Amino acid sequence: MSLYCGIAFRGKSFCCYRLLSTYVTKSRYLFELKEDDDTCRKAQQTGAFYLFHSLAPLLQPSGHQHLVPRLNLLELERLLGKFGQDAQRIEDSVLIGCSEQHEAWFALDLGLNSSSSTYASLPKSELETELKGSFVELRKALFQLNPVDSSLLFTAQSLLRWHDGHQFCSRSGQPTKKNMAGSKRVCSSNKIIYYPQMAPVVITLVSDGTRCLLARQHSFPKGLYSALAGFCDIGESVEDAVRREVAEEVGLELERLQYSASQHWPFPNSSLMIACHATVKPGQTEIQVNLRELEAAAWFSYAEVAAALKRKGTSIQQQNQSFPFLLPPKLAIAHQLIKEWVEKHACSSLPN
Ligand SMILES: NC(=O)C1=CN([C@@H]2O[C@H](COP(=O)(O)OP(=O)(O)OC[C@H]3O[C@@H](n4cnc5c(N)ncnc54)[C@H](O)[C@@H]3O)[C@@H](O)[C@H]2O)C=CC1
Ligand SMILES: [Mg+2]
Repeated sequence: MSLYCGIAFRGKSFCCYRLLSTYVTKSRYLFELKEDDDTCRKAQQTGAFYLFHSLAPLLQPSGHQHLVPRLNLLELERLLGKFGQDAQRIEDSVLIGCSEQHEAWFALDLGLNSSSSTYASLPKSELETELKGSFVELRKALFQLNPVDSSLLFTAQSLLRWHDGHQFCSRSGQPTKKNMAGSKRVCSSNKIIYYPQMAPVVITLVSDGTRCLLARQHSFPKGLYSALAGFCDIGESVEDAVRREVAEEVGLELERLQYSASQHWPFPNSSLMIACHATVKPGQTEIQVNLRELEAAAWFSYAEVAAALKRKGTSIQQQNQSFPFLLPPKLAIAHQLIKEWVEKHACSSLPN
């Protein structure tokens, strides 16, 4: 889909007509849906709805994968009707994206009670029977979701959680009301606007040139090692946060820092993960683990990390290596950082 649009260059009075790309028209349409309640309400007529129950998405198992079912408006109205609720409840849904053909996608949680809505939580097992699926904890479904579905469900869960936790104004104590898209909430008494937020988190793969540093927290699944991560403090730049976190957690000083990529991560609350590669100062590689934050940290060789990357599954039970360990799932940006490091190392060790 594309459209022609007049664009004024640098305030000059002439217009230049050009074809807008599909991506641009989609972005503008999403902006419109967030800004205009009527447009958003209209988009629900032809939209698709992803269902959640107490923040767990509805999934249907299919072999080793999970499928993510969607309902259209009519199907959703019928479902609500069966459980004695009217279509008004659909106004609790939040906009999570749209297709290139401008089919809007929404998420609705049928297990959460909303202060602004009189609707009670619907019974989980009866819903599951009716919908021929299960509401699965998102963390548990991580390994069975494709990247597109997981990204959409991450957004949906984060937005639903944010609305659930921001039903009252922190200044007046009065209820807040969401707009149709769910891109903001407004206090009914003082008109303060609240927008969904993400906490910035830095995640760093530290290398000494030949090895990389991986660590585990007490809360990690057995055998799992990952890159160092930490929340940015107020007032810090990304560079400051990376240097501080590495010093705090493993007692090392960094020499070089390079940004790699970023990712939205919904667990346990919405974070913006900012991923970097870093190297330590030469000869300064002695780790001093901060046991209040980490259970263990160690240097791992290229061969060890490359072997761990090839390992499949989520359990180390069957492994018989001298130091078996697991790496984060493919969807996690930590996995991407580790993979990049292995690939770079493999290239640099090739004979000329
Ligand atoms: N997607 C990925 O690849 C990965 C994501 N992560 C995520 O990164 C996040 C941060 O990593 P940690 O090592 O736990 O952080 P951390 O090293 O900053 O330690 C967590 C502690 O920081 C404090 N803290 C400061 N600001 C906070 C905030 N806004 N929210 C919660 N706690 C705050 C709390 O005392 C908390 O116990 C985790 O939530 C984790 O889920 C971690 C590793 C990999
Ligand atoms: Mg940490």
